[in-house]
Amino acid sequence: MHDEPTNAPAWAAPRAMGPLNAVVELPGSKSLTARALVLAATAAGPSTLAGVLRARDTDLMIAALTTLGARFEEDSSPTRLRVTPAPIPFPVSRSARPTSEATASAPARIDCGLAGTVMRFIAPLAALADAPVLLDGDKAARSRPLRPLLDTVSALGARVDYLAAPGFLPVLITPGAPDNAVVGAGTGPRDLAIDSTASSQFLSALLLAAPLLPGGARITPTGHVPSLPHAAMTVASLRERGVRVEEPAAGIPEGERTWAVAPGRPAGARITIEPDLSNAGPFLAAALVAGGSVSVPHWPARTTQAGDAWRSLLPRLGGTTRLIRDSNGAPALEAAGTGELAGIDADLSAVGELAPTVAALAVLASAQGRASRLRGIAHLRGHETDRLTAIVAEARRLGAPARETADGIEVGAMTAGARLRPALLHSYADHRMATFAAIIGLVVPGVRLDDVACTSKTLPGFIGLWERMLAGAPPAAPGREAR
Ligand SMILES: O=C(O)C1=C[C@@H](OP(=O)(O)O)[C@@H](O)[C@H](O)C1
Ligand SMILES: C=C(OP(=O)(O)O)C(=O)O
Repeated sequence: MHDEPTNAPAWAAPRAMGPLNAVVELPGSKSLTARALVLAATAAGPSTLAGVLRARDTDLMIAALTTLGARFEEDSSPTRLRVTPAPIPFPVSRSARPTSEATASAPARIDCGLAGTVMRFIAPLAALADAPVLLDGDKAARSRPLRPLLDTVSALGARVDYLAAPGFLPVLITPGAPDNAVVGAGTGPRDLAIDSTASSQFLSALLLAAPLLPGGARITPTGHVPSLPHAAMTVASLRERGVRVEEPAAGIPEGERTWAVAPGRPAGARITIEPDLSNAGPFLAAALVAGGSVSVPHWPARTTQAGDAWRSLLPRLGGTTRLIRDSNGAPALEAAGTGELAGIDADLSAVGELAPTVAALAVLASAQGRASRLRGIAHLRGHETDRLTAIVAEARRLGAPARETADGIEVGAMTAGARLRPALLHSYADHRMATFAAIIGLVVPGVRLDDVACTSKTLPGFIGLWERMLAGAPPAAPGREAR
């Protein structure tokens, strides 16, 4: 269940040999796929999902939901799935049960890997199972925050036993007795208060489970919710499947905002998942760093994805962006640049998962004499790794004057004539720290990365896509079928 560091040789990040002119077609959004899988698995009827991301995080989600009793079948391609929902209570006593007598009382086990979406979205669902569920994950997953969510899971009537450190994986969730259980309890909506300051995924997890509670739920985060577009994405995904959700009215202060979800299983649906706009970031950023242009087809006209913010962020970093029609007539986002970068002062609270890519551009801007400040991202300390510490450590390894602040990082301007130096960078098992290194390696000679394989968390085809972008070859279409 625990990934150990690989012994694979370091990856030499390829240099850009000149301005780029590339079209990069990306597979489906991790976040939209996670929601689509959960909602299909808990729906009232079957669903068909197209454009599904097949990566470590989403395959772990499929495995987790299979343990809960849903069925996933590939339909002509790995990215098209037919989903048969699970009965509720989730029949984990029948699925994934041990066969030997010695382990006959062992709980069903769910491997969360390093996926925040799996550990958070599955935890409240485990309270709706017919038997105990043990959640565990990678070593690094064992320090990702979970406690506020699991306190709410116990408030729902389940028993929560921490098997190592309190508040962290591994954890055993034992659903309440039928007369006290989530499934059979009360008729009115459950009032659930939760401290969501560490992750928006706590709120999203409760929103996804809420329609399965007999009276629905009213969920009130007690503080700031970072990555708010991700909560909006969850609400939009629920509504798309007929679930009634009331969002807090504009102007209500943080801590008093309530999301109300009506009871009733989501409808089965045919869904096509948008490409992953967060993963588009490093490719679009490459155009700013190497010069030239990179475009990402199938950019949605309207979306709840945090990555849509590239349209406004990249111009602040020295590039340009525009929505175009590509040669196939598909809408695309094109980013262009000259290699000249601007420093940025930005509050990235709403789009924290974009921060490592912004930070890579900030490090390169530092070598051009420009300083940057990224704010509002204290919650990145609980991501795949402590990203603030990781970014600062790797920036300094390259020779850039970076430091952590209470809620972000600052990268000072390097003195005129100073250059970033060759370095073996560390990924910390974090896919976005791996792409941080790849971006910098486009123009800094001798950048190597200890573990590029961790990009498989959300983009297993990363190396091929990156190399094809640099070669200017026509795009491969990993996981995007005709739409
Ligand atoms: O719900 C989601 O799909 C996500 C929410 C965000 O988490 P945080 O709120 O923990 O930043 C984001 O950073 C993560 O990559 C995906
Ligand atoms: C924070 C991230 O992932 P997770 O869904 O594991 O929280 C991320 O992908 O940047």
